[in-house]
Amino acid sequence: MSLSGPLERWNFAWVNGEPVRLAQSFEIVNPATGEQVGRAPKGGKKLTLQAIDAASEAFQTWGRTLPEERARVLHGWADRLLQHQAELALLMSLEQGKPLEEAEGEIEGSARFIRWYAEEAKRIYGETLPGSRAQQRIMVWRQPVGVVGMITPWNFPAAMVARKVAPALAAGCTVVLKPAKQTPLIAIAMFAQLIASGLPPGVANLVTGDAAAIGDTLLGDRRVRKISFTGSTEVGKRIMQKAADQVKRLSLELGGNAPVIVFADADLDLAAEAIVSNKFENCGQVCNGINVIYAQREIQAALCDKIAARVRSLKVGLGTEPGVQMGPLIDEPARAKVTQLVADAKAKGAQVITGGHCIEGAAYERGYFYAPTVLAGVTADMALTQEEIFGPVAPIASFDEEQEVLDRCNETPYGLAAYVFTRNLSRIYRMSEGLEFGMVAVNGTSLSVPQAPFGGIKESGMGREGGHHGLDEFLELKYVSLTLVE
Ligand SMILES: NC(=O)c1ccc[n+]([C@@H]2O[C@H](COP(=O)([O-])OP(=O)(O)OC[C@H]3O[C@@H](n4cnc5c(N)ncnc54)[C@H](O)[C@@H]3O)[C@@H](O)[C@H]2O)c1
Ligand SMILES: N[C@@H](CC=O)C(=O)O
Repeated sequence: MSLSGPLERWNFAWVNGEPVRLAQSFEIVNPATGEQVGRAPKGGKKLTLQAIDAASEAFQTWGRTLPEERARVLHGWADRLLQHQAELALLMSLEQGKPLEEAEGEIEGSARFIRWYAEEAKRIYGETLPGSRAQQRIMVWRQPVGVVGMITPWNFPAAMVARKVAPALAAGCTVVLKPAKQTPLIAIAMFAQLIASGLPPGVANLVTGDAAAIGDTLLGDRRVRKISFTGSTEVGKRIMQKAADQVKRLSLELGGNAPVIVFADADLDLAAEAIVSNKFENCGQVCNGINVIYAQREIQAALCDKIAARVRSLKVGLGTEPGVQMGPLIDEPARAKVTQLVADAKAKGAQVITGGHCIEGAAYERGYFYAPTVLAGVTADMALTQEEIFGPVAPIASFDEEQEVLDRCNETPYGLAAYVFTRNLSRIYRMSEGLEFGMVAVNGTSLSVPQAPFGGIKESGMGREGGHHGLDEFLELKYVSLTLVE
């Protein structure tokens, strides 16, 4: 497949069903090579207002389309994403750096979310409640929120688009989406497939450029009734403050600090396999990715050996090369942060079991590569236990008692995901009930499926994506009290 074709094509925004090119554009760089892979329009307030105008106009009709029609368009979108899976995966790998296999899986997963919501569009049911007077009838309706502003991150640049746009369109909302500056191309290409599926003009719009100007325009416009944001807790908090001015509805999918707790009775091979696959997916840049591994003291050494053996065998390189299992970090600030966190841990006594350094050399000359790393002897005073690492570093700490580890895990202000490995059923319940996180996985580490409510509590955000809960994020309740008259 030609690499130049798919890359240079996607250099526009989408407004009212049309591609929009601007005089000014910004560069998108392959994090594995430092080479430019494309350009996207440098839009701001004007472009965003045009997109809101289009979305607002389109809502007047899309909000009243039959659910079957919305489902037809969404199924068409999923079909087209799968027809173009290889091309889209290549585009994603080139602008984001992840291995092709992961990128292909992300396109497939996006299609699964879209199909699930295509079907859920048909199940937007209301309620009839008993009245309080003989003549009273009470109905509860669920109606689309309206125009939704969406802001997505770079780490899952296709899945995050699908997980927001599909339920919004299923609910009858219209959207203005801003992808991350590092990864706009895959979003632009996905919108091309959505629009080609017969979506009426203006229902889905996409703008790129100045994040603050676009965000502030979405937040300041009363026609935008909701903001759905996925990204860092820092930016999420700023959006929440600004949304207060108009009491806009919010969904915030923010950062995490996921612990995995491995008890002495666990299947250690199963745990090691699942931990490595979670921790090193997408070079450790996963919101629900494991941050710290808590191993019960008597099995700590054995678990560390099993994890390190698997980590040493990971093949690192350009995501587009066959067999590569881990690509680069997204940019130099991300690599500098990982370097600094590892240096801090080493200075405070952590032992480097494997990795612990940037990868240099001809093949990696201009990419942001960091070696897959395992650290042992990790303690609570090390910054990487408190902060979201977002990189390929697996820190192992030890614990003695169940209550002690539960308290340590709950100390974090984050609350997205937690993982537990044990065979003891009573302990499974105690831990699942006690962990202050929005999601708990037991004896496994994968969480993201269309039918389940993905999301966090505390400073990891509010609202859910996935499941019928994810559809409710785009619906308002209306209570209608009807009094019968003669
Ligand atoms: N909870 C979840 O489901 C989930 C999923 C994926 C990623 N994340 C989190 O996302 C973070 C990584 O993504 P990131 O680095 O792209 O996050 P980020 O907060 O830097 O950026 C996210 C988005 O916000 C935009 N943005 C930045 N400043 C803005 C502003 N002032 N106004 C409006 N928009 C603005 C960015 O351009 C981007 O589109 C991690 O913390 C990760 O845990 C969470
Ligand atoms: N792992 C999550 C995304 C978080 O970064 C997912 O698969 O949805």
